[in-house]
Amino acid sequence: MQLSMTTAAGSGVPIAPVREPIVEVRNVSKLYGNTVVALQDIDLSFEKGHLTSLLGPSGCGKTTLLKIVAGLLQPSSGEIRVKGKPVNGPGAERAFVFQDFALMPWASVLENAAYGLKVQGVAKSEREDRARHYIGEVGLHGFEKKYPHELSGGMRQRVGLARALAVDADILLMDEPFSAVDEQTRRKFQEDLMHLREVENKTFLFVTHSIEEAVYVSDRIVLLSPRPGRVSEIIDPQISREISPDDLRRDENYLDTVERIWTGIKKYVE
Ligand SMILES: Nc1ncnc2c1ncn2[C@@H]1O[C@H](COP(=O)(O)OP(=O)(O)OP(=O)(O)O)[C@@H](O)[C@H]1O
Repeated sequence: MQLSMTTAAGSGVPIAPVREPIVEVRNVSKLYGNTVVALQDIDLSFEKGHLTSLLGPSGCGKTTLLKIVAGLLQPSSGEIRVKGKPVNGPGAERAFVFQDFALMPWASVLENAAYGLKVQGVAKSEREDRARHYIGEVGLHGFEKKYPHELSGGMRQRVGLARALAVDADILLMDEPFSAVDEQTRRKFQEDLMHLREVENKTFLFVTHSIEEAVYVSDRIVLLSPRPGRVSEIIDPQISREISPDDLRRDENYLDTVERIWTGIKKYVE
């Protein structure tokens, strides 16, 4: 069923309305010092259970926006609402998956995955049970006793994701989660992520540099313009999840969407 359409500010691009916003970014601007305007007047809503990608040229403020939503950075003006309530710092309903995985090298996979629960004061046996469950969900069953240095980059990333899932946050904030792994691992992880979104009903906000990746995994793509970062376009790719990765590369709709986004970004990088 087609939803009634609205238009993204200034872009003339039709977008579907957000039905149940779990995160709202209201009129957010961010200055670093007195001169660097990283973000200006950002208004966005993120729908529960959806995966939204933030895409745009280097330095447009993607990470800044993600960290503001996480509560790791304060906006200079504007506010963030989570489930309708204003937030000023980190909260249990949001988990940030760091680009460098932020694993403790001296701790096992199990201890790393259970770390967030330990911080929350969850008893050892319960936190280990929950961590084991999510280690299995991210495909690392059997690796519980290994240490980070014994794992590949992709596997370490999965431990970071298991940690975020274990604390049962509704909202997962991921900063370029696939940047440090090879193409094959990346593809597999993208598929796993989409599967997790289905079964766990989590909301994902996701920073990426890859247009193809954004089109493949996202319900919605927010395109930011270069500094000062503003929302330049919002795109809802209508890509069938049933399609195999090989067919996807030839799918007309997929190729048109990639091209359209590239056209939007090209003017900033030329
Ligand atoms: N702590 C800081 N102090 C001053 N300027 C900063 C700081 N952090 C980021 N910036 C600047 O703010 C702008 C936005 O940075 P941010 O890292 O959010 O962009 P990005 O889109 O995530 O970049 P990239 O794609 O390269 O990772 C950039 O111009 C950056 O140089």
